[in-house]
Amino acid sequence: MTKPAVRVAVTGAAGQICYSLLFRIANGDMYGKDQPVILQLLDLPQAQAAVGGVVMELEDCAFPNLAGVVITDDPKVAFKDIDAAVLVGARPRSKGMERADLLSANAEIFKVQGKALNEVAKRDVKVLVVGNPANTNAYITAKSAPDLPAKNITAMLRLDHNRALSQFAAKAGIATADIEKVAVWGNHSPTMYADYRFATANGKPLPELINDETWYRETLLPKVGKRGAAIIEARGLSSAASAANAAVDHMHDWIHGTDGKWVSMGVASDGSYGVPEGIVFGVPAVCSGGAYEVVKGLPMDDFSKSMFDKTLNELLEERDGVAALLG
Ligand SMILES: NC(=O)C1=CN([C@@H]2O[C@H](COP(=O)(O)OP(=O)(O)OC[C@H]3O[C@@H](n4cnc5c(N)ncnc54)[C@H](O)[C@@H]3O)[C@@H](O)[C@H]2O)C=CC1
Ligand SMILES: O=C([O-])CC(=O)C(=O)O
Repeated sequence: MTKPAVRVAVTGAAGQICYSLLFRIANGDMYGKDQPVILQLLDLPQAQAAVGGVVMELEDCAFPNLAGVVITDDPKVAFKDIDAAVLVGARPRSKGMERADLLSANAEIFKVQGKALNEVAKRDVKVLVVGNPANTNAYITAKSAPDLPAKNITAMLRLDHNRALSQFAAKAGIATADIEKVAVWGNHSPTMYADYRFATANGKPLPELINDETWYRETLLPKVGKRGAAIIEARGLSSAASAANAAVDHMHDWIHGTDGKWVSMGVASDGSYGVPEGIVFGVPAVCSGGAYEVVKGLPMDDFSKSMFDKTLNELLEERDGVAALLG
């Protein structure tokens, strides 16, 4: 028997990330091949015709599990009764900008959308914020949706996680699937901290396998931190297909579980690791039964503490920068 359809809202539907993301969701990569999905697509009034074109292409794929599509410029229509939302719609940065420079341009969007989620989404909706600066936009969304559990509003650190996995695998001459227990802490920004201290590859400690701490500190960390800027430099546009892929990975794992494996997610802090409650911070997490658990009690050494504090301080500054908007 066919399952009842789930409703997934996606914002920024006419944009470049969605040109990949919508097709992945409709193909079953997020919820599974046996799960019908209704897409509820939000974009600005001036982008409605372009969304219509994307929907024509979705139709032309004849996806067996695409059970319906809603197109709207009204967040309350897009978020009505949804099971999940991927909030992509926001301005991307261009060459020379940092993601935090987008705060003033994008913060208001997430206040409005948080309020709409609060009013009309299912109470157990799973929300992933992709639009930059993703952590602080997720913080704004959660603060604007006080009736929804803050733990259900997350930010995307998975692209950083996947970028780190690829670089570690290439350096060690192994497959990404061989690696477990990488953690990306903090902000989706150049300050993020891709921590390999606990990582293993086929049961062996990854730092021992790589055996090059200088490479880790001086090449890997800046490379992953500045990867978004390198892509903008090369493509003239920010990453899109890899961002869509990371969004699918994040939601897929949250919905279906990770079999005990660690993934990195930006989640509202419960105060662990000394991160003030509510700050949306990248942490290692394990998912099962449609929920995630933060991996707790990991020790910090001097280097990791300094990396951790740097990215936390940046997020505290971003939080202070949006206090007036939320006040
Ligand atoms: N968290 C992450 O790892 C990543 C985040 N991003 C961010 O994702 C965002 C989207 O990137 P792209 O798709 O490349 O941008 P894009 O400019 O191609 O598309 C953005 C879309 O959002 C729409 N939009 C703007 N305001 C909106 C609103 N209030 N409601 C609904 N839709 C709205 C625009 O009309 C446009 O169609 C950017 O902020 C970008 O920086 C990009 C890559 C990775
Ligand atoms: O760098 C950007 O502006 C887009 C992004 O977040 C990424 O590629 O990580």
